[in-house]
Amino acid sequence: MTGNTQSAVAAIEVKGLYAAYQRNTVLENIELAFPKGKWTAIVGPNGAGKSTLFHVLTGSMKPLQGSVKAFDEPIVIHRRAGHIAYMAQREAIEWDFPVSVWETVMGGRYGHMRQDALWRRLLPARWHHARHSEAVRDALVAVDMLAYADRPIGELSGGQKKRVLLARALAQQANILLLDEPLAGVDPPSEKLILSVLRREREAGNTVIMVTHDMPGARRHVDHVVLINRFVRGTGTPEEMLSEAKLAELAVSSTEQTVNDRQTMPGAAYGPAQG
Ligand SMILES: Nc1ncnc2c1ncn2[C@@H]1O[C@H](COP(=O)(O)OP(=O)(O)OP(=O)(O)O)[C@@H](O)[C@H]1O
Repeated sequence: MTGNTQSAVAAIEVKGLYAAYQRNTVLENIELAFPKGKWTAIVGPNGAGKSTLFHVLTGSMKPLQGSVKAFDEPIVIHRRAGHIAYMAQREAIEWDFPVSVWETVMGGRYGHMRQDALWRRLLPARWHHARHSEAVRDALVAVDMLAYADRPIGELSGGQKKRVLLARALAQQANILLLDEPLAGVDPPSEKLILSVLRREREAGNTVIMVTHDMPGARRHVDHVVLINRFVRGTGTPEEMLSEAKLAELAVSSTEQTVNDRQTMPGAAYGPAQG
């Protein structure tokens, strides 16, 4: 873990960001710098705007106001170059769709395929450039799911679905991984495997940014923490941000939000530090 997490170059920098659904503003004046090559946890109660922040970062939602940069350039440049991979929550995928694990993970290559010669893109999948199949294979090996490559995605368990979503993000071979609750609802072996994959990504110099409700896991693994609930409520090391006092403040901010008809997170998820 790093002492001063702010000293690193920002992989993503957000300035003066506001985001809203119709007239309902859910993110206000967000100022954030996600350190390059570090592992950041975004923590906040249900409805805090964490997924909305990811929607803005991935370009699926236009902010009302504000700027977002990646590596000190407009983020759109890096999005188009495939440098930013996104793993959505499991619920965001249509699991009944009749596609295999392999085809789903190949979805992570579509951005890169745009750079291939047109004739390749027009031909059936077996004519695609070998580097796409290699990236898919490597990603499936990383999450220990190669044996399931031909399996329809509808036949997977919850933990296996998470692994496939992670593999799709890994197949993109991006510099920045945005992961929305990658550990939610997974069995302990899958959790261990996902954490080791994320550690490896960081060791390779990539930036990992994950939304999590798992405080003990965040304390143990990440370098940097962002507390969010409509506004940024704090940024710093896990020791500073995930202290009982800080989490109590965040819980109070979530109670304030409840008064404003917002859903809160179960208090247990903000339990005291362990160890
Ligand atoms: N498509 C939408 N239309 C209208 N309001 C939305 C939409 N998506 C989210 N919201 C609202 O925006 C607010 C922030 O939602 P968001 O999903 O970003 O929160 P979150 O922090 O990711 O929550 P959780 O931990 O429950 O996933 C919530 O009040 C939510 O009800």
